[in-house]
Amino acid sequence: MKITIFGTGYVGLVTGACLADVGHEVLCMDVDEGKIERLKNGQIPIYEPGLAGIVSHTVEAGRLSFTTNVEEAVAHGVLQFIAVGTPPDEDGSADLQYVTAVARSIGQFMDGYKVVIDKSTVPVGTADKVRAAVQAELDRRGLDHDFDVVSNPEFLKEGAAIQDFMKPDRIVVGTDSEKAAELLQEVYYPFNRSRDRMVFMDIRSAELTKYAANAMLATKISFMNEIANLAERLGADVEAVRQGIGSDPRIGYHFIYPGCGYGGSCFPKDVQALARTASGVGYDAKLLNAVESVNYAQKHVLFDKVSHYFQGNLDGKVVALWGLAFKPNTDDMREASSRTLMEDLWKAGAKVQAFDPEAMEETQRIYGDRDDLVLCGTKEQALKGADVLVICTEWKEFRSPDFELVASALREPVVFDGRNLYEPEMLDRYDLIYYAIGRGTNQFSQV
Ligand SMILES: NC(=O)c1ccc[n+]([C@@H]2O[C@H](COP(=O)([O-])OP(=O)(O)OC[C@H]3O[C@@H](n4cnc5c(N)ncnc54)[C@H](O)[C@@H]3O)[C@@H](O)[C@H]2O)c1
Ligand SMILES: O=c1ccn([C@@H]2O[C@H](COP(=O)(O)OP(=O)(O)O[C@H]3O[C@H](CO)[C@@H](O)[C@H](O)[C@H]3O)[C@@H](O)[C@H]2O)c(=O)[nH]1
Repeated sequence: MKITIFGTGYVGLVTGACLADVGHEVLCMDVDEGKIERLKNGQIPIYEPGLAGIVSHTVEAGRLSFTTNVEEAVAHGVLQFIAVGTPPDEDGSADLQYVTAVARSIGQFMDGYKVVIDKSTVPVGTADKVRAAVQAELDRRGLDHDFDVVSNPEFLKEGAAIQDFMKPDRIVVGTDSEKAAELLQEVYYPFNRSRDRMVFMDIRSAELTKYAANAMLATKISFMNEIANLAERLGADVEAVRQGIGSDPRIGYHFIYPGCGYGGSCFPKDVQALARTASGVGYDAKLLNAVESVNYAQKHVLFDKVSHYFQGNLDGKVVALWGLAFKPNTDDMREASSRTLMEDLWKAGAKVQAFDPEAMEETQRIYGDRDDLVLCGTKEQALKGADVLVICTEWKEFRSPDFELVASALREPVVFDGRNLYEPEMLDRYDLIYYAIGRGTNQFSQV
């Protein structure tokens, strides 16, 4: 089937590549000329495991192509996927300007039936706005083409995006059109063969389903972080508690890892946006607001621990930092906990020597050259001349470091672990002092 995708970010590019992989003819359109130029030259603008291979072989096979030409994009597919950004507005609500811009473009150039499919995460009621924007352009042109608007939210996780798209837990489709439903069933058939993963519903429920899923996951994390903070003050070990509660299938082991807060382009913005949606309809979403404020505080917890260790005097201290990306297997730094930590440290006069397996370029792009940030080529280099080590991201290569080297390279033998990667005895053997999250016998969680 001929498919157009607007937006070549994490969602647009992964969707385009995976749909082309199973045989569809996909044209991806983006307004960012530099990005399209790079894609045309075979360069992938983001780090996502497995993506480069699929893009290159589908481009070679002629099933995936890229353009900045809106008219060509609208003409190409009967299915028009919108996968552009919906960043937070000043008040935290979702900014829909990119979504409505695409809707207007579709109305401006469509020459027959189209299904406009919203894959971006958008507040309830957006499909009505998309429909109105398309219709307004058709009215302006004096045309009466038939079209449907569908909500088809995306649930992929960065770092595992290909796997998530190829083997989805569910494919949510919100539609009031049988014709659109049949077309979506056909598009997703290759991903739906082993069992029926498609969940059809009305459009508003589909839009809310996406926010509910992210808000539920963020709630689990903030809940565990709250338990971790309590455990520190009560002399309990949150890792034991995690295993103790996870074994109950009603709770489960997923998404109950405590840490230095959740980041990324989705949880922070979607929890906020849902809370703003709630207040827009006169409902005070107390739980959502609490999830957000627990996370805000949690992102400062590592700094508090380091500052407490140095008795509030961080001026001139050098902190080795392992992990910059908001999670492993991505170079994405959006809302990363490492950013809160670095900014807190800089304000206190400390210097950071950082290493991340993938996010160095992105860090350089965000912060530029500054005297208090040194980007190091390896995790070992980051330790040289540093006072202490802090870990923000649970990359695999940080799981079994050479502790002897860590102990000898640091001026003070202290490790602050924001992801609870180690068992305390492992570090004890090397006389390393270990501060983790929610594990320990004092309120600053020295294990
Ligand atoms: N990143 C994720 O893991 C993820 C997962 C599920 C859902 N989502 C949601 O999907 C949406 C897209 O997220 P993303 O992370 O892929 O965003 P992104 O910022 O990585 O990419 C968005 C792309 O859209 C392009 N764009 C903007 N206006 C355009 C227009 N008028 N026409 C064509 N292209 C245009 C931008 O240039 C950019 O390349 C958001 O609503 C997000 O919340 C993201
Ligand atoms: O037990 C856990 C699990 C995750 N995190 C943190 O939560 C954040 C988000 O992680 P994850 O959900 O794995 O990454 P995302 O790529 O942001 O994916 C989320 O956001 C996407 C965009 O909406 C959705 O599509 C996905 O289903 C949803 O998991 C990261 O900072 C993680 O470190 C924890 O602190 N503890």
